[in-house]
Amino acid sequence: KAVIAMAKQSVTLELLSYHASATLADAIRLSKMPIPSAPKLGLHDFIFDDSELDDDETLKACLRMFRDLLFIERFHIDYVVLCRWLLSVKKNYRNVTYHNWRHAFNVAQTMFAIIMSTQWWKIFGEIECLGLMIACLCHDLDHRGTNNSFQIKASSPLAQLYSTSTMEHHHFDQSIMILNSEGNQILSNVSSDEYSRIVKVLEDAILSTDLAVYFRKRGDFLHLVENESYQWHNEEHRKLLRGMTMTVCDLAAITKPWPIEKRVAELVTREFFEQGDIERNKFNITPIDIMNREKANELPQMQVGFIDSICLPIYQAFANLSDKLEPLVDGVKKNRYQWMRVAEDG
Ligand SMILES: CCCOc1ccc(S(=O)(=O)N2CCN(C)CC2)cc1-c1nc(CC)cc(=O)[nH]1
Ligand SMILES: [Zn+2]
Repeated sequence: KAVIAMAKQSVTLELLSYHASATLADAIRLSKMPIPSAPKLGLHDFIFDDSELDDDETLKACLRMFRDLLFIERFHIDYVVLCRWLLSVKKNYRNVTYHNWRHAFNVAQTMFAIIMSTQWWKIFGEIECLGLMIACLCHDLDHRGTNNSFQIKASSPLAQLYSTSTMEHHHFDQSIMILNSEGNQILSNVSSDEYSRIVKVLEDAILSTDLAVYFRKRGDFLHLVENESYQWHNEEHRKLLRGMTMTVCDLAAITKPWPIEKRVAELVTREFFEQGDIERNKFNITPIDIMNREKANELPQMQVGFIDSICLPIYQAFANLSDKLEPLVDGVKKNRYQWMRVAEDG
């Protein structure tokens, strides 16, 4: 009986990954395209704006980041397999308002810009850099545009699988499913030791994007930075820095020039309200303020609260860690001023 159950399970996984995967034809088409340089694509800039790139160009940008981080040689990644993996990751983001492929792509670009400008690739090393870049691209895979508490309220299958960090566990699951799919195995040429180290970094990094985890870990990190008592050869300190860097990249829209932040905040708002509408109409409950359309006028003030309580402390700490990251906290402060103006004008 157990054997039959296992056979069924593996067939299901095969079917799942068959549909999840992009086609070989699309991968070959992408693999033949010329790839612009990082400066040409603006990939080193913290003010990077993806809206000027079409979907193919976002994939070329990912190929450029993997090339410039020297991942292809170091991990013997087959180039067509890398193209197919990128196409599959993009395919497994849903067409939701905010938590879509573009968000994941922007998070990965911010990680690239941070690692390169600070030279923190020297702290993390290649294994952890690869784990972080895969994590950024995969961290919101198959997001439904609803948050963890919604899964519980809807008693969605995901909530039955994972009671804490529900969505983040699902994003990690999806990441592994794609990494193990036929023709998508970008880690097929690394040793089993390196594979498990990369996957461990990947899991920690994706789970760190749950704001509840960020809140729990942030105090320890801020003390290390304040007392300058961090030791980057210490695995625990590096793990803390990796998780905090994931949050810094995940929320990086708050650091962008006002027109970009304004546009992204509009998408975040729309997705929140879409969830609120479902909660009100399907579950007959009053959504929390940020998801309640009837409280739209309070959002600018809420955004100021978001900046003060969640964003400024971590971006300030990062600017203290490396002066190359000053532009991030400067961007947050400029947007705080803009959100205050919107809040006053009403
Ligand atoms: C822009 C529409 C309003 O957006 C917000 C409103 C309130 C708060 S909050 O800090 O009070 N808080 C966060 C923790 N939740 C559990 C409870 C509510 C955060 C945001 C917000 N979140 C993100 C991350 C997705 C991005 C972004 O730009 N803004
Ligand atoms: Zn995210």
